[in-house]
Formats: sequence, C-alpha cells, structure tokens
Amino acid sequence: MVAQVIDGKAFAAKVRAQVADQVAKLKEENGITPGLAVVLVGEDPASQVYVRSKGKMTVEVGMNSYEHKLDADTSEADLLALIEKLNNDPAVHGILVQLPLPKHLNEDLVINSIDPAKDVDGFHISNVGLLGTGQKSMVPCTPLGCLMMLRDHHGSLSGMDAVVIGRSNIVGKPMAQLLLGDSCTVTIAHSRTKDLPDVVRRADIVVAAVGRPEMVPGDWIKEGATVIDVGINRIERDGKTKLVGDVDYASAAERAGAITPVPGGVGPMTIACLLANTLTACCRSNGLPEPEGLTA
Ligand SMILES: NC(=O)C1=CN([C@@H]2O[C@H](COP(=O)(O)OP(=O)(O)OC[C@H]3O[C@@H](n4cnc5c(N)ncnc54)[C@H](OP(=O)(O)O)[C@@H]3O)[C@@H](O)[C@H]2O)C=CC1
Ligand SMILES: Nc1nc(=O)c2c([nH]1)NC[C@@H]1CN(c3ccc(C(=O)N[C@@H](CCC(=O)O)C(=O)O)cc3)C=[N+]21
Repeated sequence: MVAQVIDGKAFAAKVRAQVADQVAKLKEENGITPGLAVVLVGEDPASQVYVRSKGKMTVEVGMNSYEHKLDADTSEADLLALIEKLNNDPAVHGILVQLPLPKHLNEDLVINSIDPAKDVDGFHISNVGLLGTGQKSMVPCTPLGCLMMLRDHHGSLSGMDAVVIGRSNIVGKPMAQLLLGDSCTVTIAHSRTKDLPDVVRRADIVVAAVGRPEMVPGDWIKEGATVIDVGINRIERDGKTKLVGDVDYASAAERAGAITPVPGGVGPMTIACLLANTLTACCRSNGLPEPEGLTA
C-alpha cells in the first residue's frame, strides 16, 4: 500500500482562514479584536523561531499579538508578575508561556498561575482535569491538531485501536484523552513499554510523540494504518541540517494507509489550533457563541 499524505500545511491554512473569517466578524459585529500574548524566557534559537512564526500568523488572521521576551535569568517573581498583569489585561484573551523554561523556574507553578480561561495551551491543571472528565476546556494545540486531521480523514474514530507513543503532559497524555473521548481503544506506550513493535503493530492509528529521529520503522506499522508523526527532530545528513519526525517516513509510507509528513504535518496544525483556541477563549470570555468546528 502506498500511503495517502495528510497535508497538515494545507489543512492548517484552511483552519487559519476560518479563524480569520470569524475574527473579521467579531471586529465588525462586536468591536472586539482577539489578542494573544506569548512569553519567551531566554534565547533558545528554536523557541525564537516558533515565537516569531506564531506572532506573524497571529497578525495574519487579524488578531493582536503581544510578545514578551525576558532574559534567561529572569526571576520567578518577575515572571509571575508579568502573568498576573496579562491575566488582568482585557485586551489579552490568550496567554502562552513557551516551554521548556530555564531550569531555575518552576514550570508547574508558572503554568498554573495563568488564568485557565486564557490558557490557550490547555496545560493548566483545571483544563487538564476538565479534559479528563469530558467537560468543556481549553484543549492542548498539538493533540487538537492531530485529532482534527484524524477526524477529517476517517469521519468517526469509534472503536479503532489507537497507540500513542509518548506520555508527556503536553502531547502524549492529552492526545490519549482526546482519542478516548472519540471512543478509540487507547494504549499509551513509553520508554518502559515491553515489546513496543508488537504494541504498535496492533494499531489502526499510531501517534508518535517521542523526540527520537525516525525511531518507528515501517515494519512496525500495520498495513493500512494511519500514522500521525508529532516528532520534530533536527539532524545532520549529507552535511546538511534536516528536519525529521519520530517515524521513518519512507518505509512507513509503504505500509500505512495515510501518514503526516515532517515538516508540513502536525507542526503547522499546532499553530493553527493555537489561533483557534485564542478565538474560542475570546468568544467565551465575551459570552458569545463559540466558533464551530474549531474546538474538540
Ligand atoms: N509538531 C509539534 O507541534 C510539536 C512537536 N513536538 C515534538 O514531539 C516530540 C515529543 O515531544 P514531548 O512530548 O514534549 O517530549 P518528552 O520528551 O516530554 O516526552 C517523550 C516521551 O517519549 C517517551 N520515550 C522516550 N524514549 C522512548 C522509547 N525508546 N520508546 C518509547 N517511548 C519513548 C518518553 O517516555 P518516558 O515517559 O518513559 O520517559 C516520554 O513519555 C519531540 O520531538 C518534540 O519536538 C512537541 C510539541 C509540539
Ligand atoms: N507552551 C508551549 N506550547 C507549544 O505548543 C510549544 C512549546 N511551548 N514549546 C515548543 C513546542 C514545539 N512546537 C511547535 C510548533 C510548531 C512547529 C512547526 O510549525 N513546525 C514546522 C517546521 C518549522 C521549522 O522548520 O522549524 C513543520 O513541522 O512543518 C513545530 C513545533 C510548539 N511547542
């Protein structure tokens, strides 16, 4: 079987266009412009690239973008004070603190100081609890983007066997919750999983979120399965830096029914979902109906 390529880049452009339409309507009918604040602590080059591209796309859909760049040695008190200010700023509907944070800052404490209603990453314990109990919440952007692509490809996911490789709070665990919410039979695999190849071979849906370049070879993939590759790994090959996923794309594409590429798969959907979440947060805080098709 030769896999159908799930074009995340094109899908993300469609989602952003929907967001832009709704933002234009909000401005016209209600005089409201959604605002997203992104906080970056330190100078990690990869993080700087993401933050720049988030800012650019935020403006492109007609929202206000507020970037806060803090020194790597910023104190926890100063960071918490900034978050408090953004929590109380009516022009800010979404707050994202870029992770990972420098080691001297307590990530849990910082995330849980964000107003849950403005937590567009969906990382606050309140949102995690709401998602886990099937209540309305802010849903983490990367898993939401993966879910949108899976629903678009399959229609219903009910009864499918899904394997999520990785159990991080930002990708693996919320991904598993969303798949369970759509009635998949879900297995979460991690570094202690016995016989990972065997576990993956049973899956109709494989979501790989590990951070190990091309660790999933094609012969682990069940014929016709759908493969969602979350991994973003920069490697050196033939003297050039290259971006690859957690799945060996060439061999997996020979067996899968459908597969997301890296780049151009999950990454662009993550940013599109961040904008969708900001719009959702803005609508909820103003008591307006939520945008359709942009929430989980
Ligand atoms: N496209 C996008 O928008 C995004 C992409 N990413 C990318 O996704 C990847 C994962 O990110 P993140 O979840 O933050 O990573 P983490 O490092 O937080 O988690 C990695 C997970 O993979 C598991 N793991 C590690 N080695 C193995 C192994 N040999 N076999 C099975 N499982 C293993 C770990 O298990 P254990 O818990 O046992 O240690 C852990 O649960 C990265 O490449 C990251 O860059 C992340 C966010 C957004
Ligand atoms: N609080 C927080 N929220 C996040 O959502 C968050 C974060 N911290 N820290 C880092 C990770 C990583 N992440 C990506 C987003 C987009 C691409 C993306 O658009 N990638 C492009 C390629 C970009 C390139 O060329 O480098 C693609 O896959 O096509 C990748 C990775 C969000 N993250």
